[in-house]
Amino acid sequence: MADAAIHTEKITKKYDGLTAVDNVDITVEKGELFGLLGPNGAGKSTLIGMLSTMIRPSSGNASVWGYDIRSDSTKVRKSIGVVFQDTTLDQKLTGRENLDLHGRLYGLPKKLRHQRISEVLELVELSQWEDEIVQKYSGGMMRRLEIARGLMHHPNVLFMDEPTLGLDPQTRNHIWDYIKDLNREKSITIILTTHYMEEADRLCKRLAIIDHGKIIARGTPQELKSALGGDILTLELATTEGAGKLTEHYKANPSSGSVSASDNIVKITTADGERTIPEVLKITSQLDLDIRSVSLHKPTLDDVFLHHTGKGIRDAESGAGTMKTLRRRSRAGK
Ligand SMILES: Nc1ncnc2c1ncn2[C@@H]1O[C@H](COP(=O)(O)OP(=O)(O)OP(=O)(O)O)[C@@H](O)[C@H]1O
Repeated sequence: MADAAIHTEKITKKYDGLTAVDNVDITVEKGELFGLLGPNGAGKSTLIGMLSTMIRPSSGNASVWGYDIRSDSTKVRKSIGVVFQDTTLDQKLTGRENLDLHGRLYGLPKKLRHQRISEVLELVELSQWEDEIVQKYSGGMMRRLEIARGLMHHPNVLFMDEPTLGLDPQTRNHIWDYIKDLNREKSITIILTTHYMEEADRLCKRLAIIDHGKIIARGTPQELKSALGGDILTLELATTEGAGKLTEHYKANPSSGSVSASDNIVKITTADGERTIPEVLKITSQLDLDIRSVSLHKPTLDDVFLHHTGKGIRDAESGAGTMKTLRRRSRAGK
């Protein structure tokens, strides 16, 4: 595993009575774009915090770029860049001044600092705003400046914690392009956390799905979705009781497809969705159940999450009302 960009063995972080990260084993190869997908409070930031040497693990081991996160933390820090979830830019400084400050903290000599500032600003297309104070930047420009800052000291590994949180869809697409280019053209290994399924699906070569501090599934997005084995038929019933009856029927007849339910919504995974629709409608009629709507789709990563946890990512989030989550939601205007 010495060749891996990141390797963890049973890494764990406990806070008083809560296990935020629970015996996690992951390996990320050099050059990969790897995602940690999970709802708010799942333990993603804590895992990244430990790998970037900012949070001390309670137990377990990890190495980043071949260096042990405990005994070689200085070398780990020199090998990585971090783009934090909450902005840490100085709003009163210009873009260039923010980058200069970061370069000084990393001990980059003046000439190299100036050269790198110009390079990274160009990379994120902010050269023409370099002398503007950050307060005047849009949310997307700030995020791009944070990415530029994370790249100042030529890291081998870039950690990005929720890189597009709170950004509008157009800006999000723009940031995705930068992330893909950094990975492909600059060969930077990227580990990003996200609770946006589409982001994980579109960007990540491989991902691990995390819930309550544990990895519950891992693989390429395609492998994870294909493992569900077919199309997803979603039925909205008039009542939760009706959903329960239909679920019981399918559980008693597993050959007809696997089933999961949340409130009045029932999802049936089946090899041939088109043929299943009339069969299901016949069953609901026999059971005297009212159907409000029926839809058919290919599996998404949310279906994968639902399959492994019994709940959707958004349902999981509504139960994770940490102060951090609430603060962030109000900042994002949600
Ligand atoms: N310093 C801390 N003290 C106590 N509990 C903490 C601390 N930091 C995180 N936690 C708890 O650990 C759990 C995992 O939090 P973490 O921030 O790692 O999750 P996350 O998946 O990154 O979610 P988010 O997207 O909201 O940051 C949560 O229940 C959180 O409340």
